[in-house]
Amino acid sequence: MLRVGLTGGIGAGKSTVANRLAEHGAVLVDSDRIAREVVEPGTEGLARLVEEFGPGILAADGSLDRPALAAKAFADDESRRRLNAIVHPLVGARTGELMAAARPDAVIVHDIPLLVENGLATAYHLVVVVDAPVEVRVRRLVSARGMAEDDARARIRAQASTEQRRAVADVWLDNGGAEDVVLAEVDALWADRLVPFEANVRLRRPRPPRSPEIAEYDLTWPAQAERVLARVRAAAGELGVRADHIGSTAVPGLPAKDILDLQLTVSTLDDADTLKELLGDAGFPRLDGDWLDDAQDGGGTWPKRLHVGADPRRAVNLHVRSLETPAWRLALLFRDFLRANAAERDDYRDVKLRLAAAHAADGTVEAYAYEKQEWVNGVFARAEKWAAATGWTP
Ligand SMILES: CC(C)(COP(=O)(O)OP(=O)(O)OC[C@H]1O[C@@H](n2cnc3c(N)ncnc32)[C@H](O)[C@@H]1O)[C@@H](O)C(=O)NCCC(=O)NCCS
Ligand SMILES: Nc1ncnc2c1ncn2[C@@H]1O[C@H](COP(=O)(O)OP(=O)(O)OP(=O)(O)O)[C@@H](O)[C@H]1O
Repeated sequence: MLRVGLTGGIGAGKSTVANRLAEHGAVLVDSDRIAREVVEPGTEGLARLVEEFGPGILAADGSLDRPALAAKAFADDESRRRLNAIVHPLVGARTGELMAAARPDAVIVHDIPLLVENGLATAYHLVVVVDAPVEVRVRRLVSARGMAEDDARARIRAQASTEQRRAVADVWLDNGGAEDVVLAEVDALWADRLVPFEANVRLRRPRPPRSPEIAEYDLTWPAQAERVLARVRAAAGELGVRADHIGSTAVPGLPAKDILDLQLTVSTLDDADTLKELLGDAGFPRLDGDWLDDAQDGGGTWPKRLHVGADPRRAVNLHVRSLETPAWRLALLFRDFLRANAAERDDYRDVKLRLAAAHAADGTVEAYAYEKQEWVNGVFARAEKWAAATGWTP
């Protein structure tokens, strides 16, 4: 099962995108619809709204007078908070029921306007944001939906900003143009990403290996890592001591393979094993088997707790390590040493590029990794000196 959170400001085109995904076979869970169901006549939700806002919010037939409540809710923040406090828990409970009832191989698309406002990004394997410029949205709402312009603008003011949505977006769909354009992107998203992602999560299959090509440093890597880390922290719960972005993509200015290395810190390796299934469910299946231990002289082996992202479009290696082990500490030290010492970073860059070119012919990742490790071992001594001199702590 894959959980996709689909959000965007009012009128951006969520329903348009959601309907297309449903045509492909996604299971839709629609928050606006659920929000109507939980306040239908005879429900506890409607009774509580009347208690809170008075009988003036009821129409002559006893149903909720939506425009009357909207006028209160979007005119003042306090009224909206009181409304949300009643409706959102009811919507949340019903949403949970619907999700739990979906088939194990479902791609669930949750159309949820207030994903960002309610801080829910980490509940999904992937967050998709649909966006269009405010003026375009207002025009569509007024002309196609017959909404009053003041109402449209008041709701936009009551919602998250474009920047806040950008921070949680794994996929950004620009719906400022013709519908065909965004629908073509949705078709590709379904086929190339959501379908294989779902199968990878269900079958605990890591994403297929990618070529070890080195890419220029990407300024969006830290933000991408932060989004994935937030999911990892949420999945690990209390067993996670901390989670960090490590490896080459964590060093500004360093070219790297486009794979985010993340380190989840746990107190004990038993905790790491307890997390195996939780991380698998969250989209990070564990690779099984024994691995060479870089930190052991003579090359011992141990069951390395390495999880790999299941998203076919975002390569992630998630190392689960216990607190204060040599490998745990070195990962953080190496990153911070390279961040603080531009000359060392540039030296590392040269080594990487030279080795990549040398091995491009035979194309084996193993040989590349081995030779790079030689250099890395050499740099550790200098990093330790730096740590001692600066009082560095992980
Ligand atoms: C105020 C109400 C009665 C107005 O009903 P109306 O039929 O005019 O609008 P509808 O429910 O179809 O919502 C349309 C859009 O308004 C925006 N919106 C609705 N509620 C909110 C809110 N509390 N905060 C910000 N935006 C909101 C969303 O973009 C939504 O897609 C209704 O929106 C409501 O009960 N809102 C509270 C529940 C809620 O937060 N729903 C949103 C998703 S859970
Ligand atoms: N690319 C587009 N070009 C023109 N009109 C569009 C486009 N995308 C959506 N629309 C129209 O704009 C209106 C809003 O779109 P839609 O209902 O998909 O948005 P929404 O984000 O689901 O809105 P809400 O937040 O109210 O649920 C609809 O009338 C829709 O038909």
